[in-house]
This record gives sequence, C-alpha cells and structure tokens, in this order.
Amino acid sequence: MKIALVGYGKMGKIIEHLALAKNHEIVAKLSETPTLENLNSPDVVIEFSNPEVAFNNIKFCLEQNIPVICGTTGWLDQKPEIEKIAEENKTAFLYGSNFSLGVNLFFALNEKLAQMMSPFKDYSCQLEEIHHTQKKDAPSGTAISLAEGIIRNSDFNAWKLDETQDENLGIFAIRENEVPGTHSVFYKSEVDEIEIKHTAFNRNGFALGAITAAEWIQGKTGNFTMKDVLELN
Ligand SMILES: NC(=O)C1=CN([C@@H]2O[C@H](COP(=O)(O)OP(=O)(O)OC[C@H]3O[C@@H](n4cnc5c(N)ncnc54)[C@H](OP(=O)(O)O)[C@@H]3O)[C@@H](O)[C@H]2O)C=CC1
Ligand SMILES: O=C(O)C1=N[C@H](C(=O)O)C[C@H](O)C1
Repeated sequence: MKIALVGYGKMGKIIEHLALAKNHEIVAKLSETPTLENLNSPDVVIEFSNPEVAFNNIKFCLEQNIPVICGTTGWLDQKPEIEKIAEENKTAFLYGSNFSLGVNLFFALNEKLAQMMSPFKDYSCQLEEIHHTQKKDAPSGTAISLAEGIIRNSDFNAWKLDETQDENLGIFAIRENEVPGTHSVFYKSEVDEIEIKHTAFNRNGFALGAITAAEWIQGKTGNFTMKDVLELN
C-alpha cells in the first residue's frame, strides 16, 4: 500500500517506521499543506498534524478522491462538513480520537460502566486525562470520546473542562513531561470509589491502529470509525 503521511512529527515518524516493517511504501512525508505534486499518488493519506490545519488538509485529499485516516484531534466542530465532502466525492474518511486497540476496548468498557452506574445517584463521575506538555488541545480527543460515551448512557448532557458540576461532566486535563496518554474515569461516593484507567506506555499502539485502519479502508466508500475496523459492536 502506498501511504502519504500528512504531518510528519512524533506520530508520522512512528507510523513510517512501523509501516515500512509491514512492507508498505511511504510515498510522502509532509510537514506542509498537501498538494497534488507533493502527495505523490498514494493509496491512502494518514493525517496526524495539528488542529489548525487538519480540516484543510483532509478536505484537499478527499477532493482528490484519496481516502483519509485522521488522528488529529481538536478540530471536531468541522467533522460534519468533512463527512459530507467524503460522501460527495465517493471516497472514504475515518477519524479516530485514539487508534490504539486498548483504548477502543476501554471505550466499550466505559459505556458499559456508565450504564451500570446510571441508577446510583450517590456516585459522582469525573474524567481525567494526562498528556505531555507539547500537546496543543485540551481536553484530549480521547477524553471527549469517553465523555460522549458517558453522556449517551447517563443524565449528563454536556462535558466541561475542570470539575463535574450538575449535568456537566467534568474533565481534568493535566500536562506532564513526556506522558504519551493516560485516561481515567472515576465514580466516587461518600464511602468508596471505582476507577477505570488506560495508560499508553508509548505511541506504538496509536500508530499500529492507524496503519490497520489504512489497510482496512482500501476499496471502501463512506465515513467510518475504529469500531468498524475492530468490529467492536
Ligand atoms: N488519534 C490518535 O490515536 C492520536 C492522535 N494524536 C493527535 O495527532 C496530532 C499530531 O500529534 P503528534 O504527531 O504528536 O504532533 P507533532 O506536533 O509531533 O506533529 C505534527 C506535525 O504536523 C506538521 N505540520 C504543521 N503544519 C502542517 C500542515 N499544514 N500540513 C501537514 N503537517 C503540518 C508539524 O510540522 P512543524 O513541526 O514543522 O510545525 C509536525 O511535524 C495531534 O492532534 C494529536 O493530538 C496523537 C497521538 C495519537
Ligand atoms: O496528543 C497526543 O499525544 C494524543 N492525542 C490523542 C488525544 O487527544 O486523545 C490520543 C492520545 O491520547 C495521544
């Protein structure tokens, strides 16, 4: 498979390394806006850039009928527009706030736990995410996905940064040197606490998941998530 990496930072470099080990070809490594020339005719684009540029990068690639796997977080208010562009151009788009298998299993566990906890009003719920200090967005995309999973299965109707308050589910966003990504969900009462936690030891799980998604999306049209790839329904 010919892969164009749009965004060649921490994630782009690890994806390159792991994709080459799986005998894929890297036809572009871009830290700039993609063009027809610099993309170099890929089968798929893997986009890990930054929140300010992701929308235009993805839009351009989809308009060239190139399927896009996107891991960039922090631009999600524009996702409906991207999904429309993918449909109009009869190509494929997959966004994952987190591509690791472990986190996608954790998403399912989080929804199940939220369902179980919903009748027990003595427990208050709080989310926490910890990431490296270079991270540009807060809260993390993963924390937002976790919050959405809880909101779907509880009386919360929105999430907010900081502490849980009334119907707003709180997310603490903590920045510490070199942490690849740690997410916890707490349910606390006067007498005890339940905690579920996912800790990434490095970025390899994210990169492997993105490559798996790129392999899976070949020949498909439409908008997808990692649930489709991993058949987690
Ligand atoms: N979904 C998931 O599983 C994961 C998602 N992420 C997300 O992926 C994104 C990237 O993370 P990470 O690799 O750690 O970040 P980095 O900052 O290390 O890399 C981003 C890269 O994008 C480059 N860039 C800047 N402008 C453009 C542009 N116009 N087009 C293409 N590339 C550009 C930057 O270049 P320069 O340095 O020259 O500005 C940099 O090399 C973040 O949003 C992060 O939250 C991260 C890990 C996992
Ligand atoms: O910026 C990061 O590093 C990460 N970003 C993603 C997110 O915002 O959830 C995924 C992972 O936690 C690492």
